[in-house]
Amino acid sequence: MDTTERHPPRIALIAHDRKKATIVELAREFAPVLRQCSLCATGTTGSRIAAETGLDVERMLSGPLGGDLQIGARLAGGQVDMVIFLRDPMTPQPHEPDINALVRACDVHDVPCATNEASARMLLSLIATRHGLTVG
Ligand SMILES: O=C(CO)COP(=O)(O)O
Repeated sequence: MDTTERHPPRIALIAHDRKKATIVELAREFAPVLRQCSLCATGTTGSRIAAETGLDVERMLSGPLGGDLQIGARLAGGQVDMVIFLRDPMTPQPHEPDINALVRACDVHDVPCATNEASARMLLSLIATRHGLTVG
């Protein structure tokens, strides 16, 4: 994870529909941390986070239209340090190959990828600690 001083942590935020309320809640809770990060997101996730928390989020295409792939390409180019991807394990997604490609890219490039709320909390707490911030 490249969170050295050269640039703020670059975090991608993604959530499937049934996990969007959770990612918005996480973003709200960790807003003091995330405000110091460079954020990008798939389209609908980014819109919701920006609208409901006021965080500045760069929005890609919506996931089913290629947003996961755009984030994956950026990650493969070394421009994403961490991925929070709250997947819905109970609902088939039309763009499953894109989702697998993004998670695989995280493994190929050894980029931390939290795919559930508990692991997302751990990663965000780690970032908070590194920046000397308290959350809550
Ligand atoms: O489908 C997604 C990730 O696979 C998320 O896309 P949206 O944020 O555009 O809903």
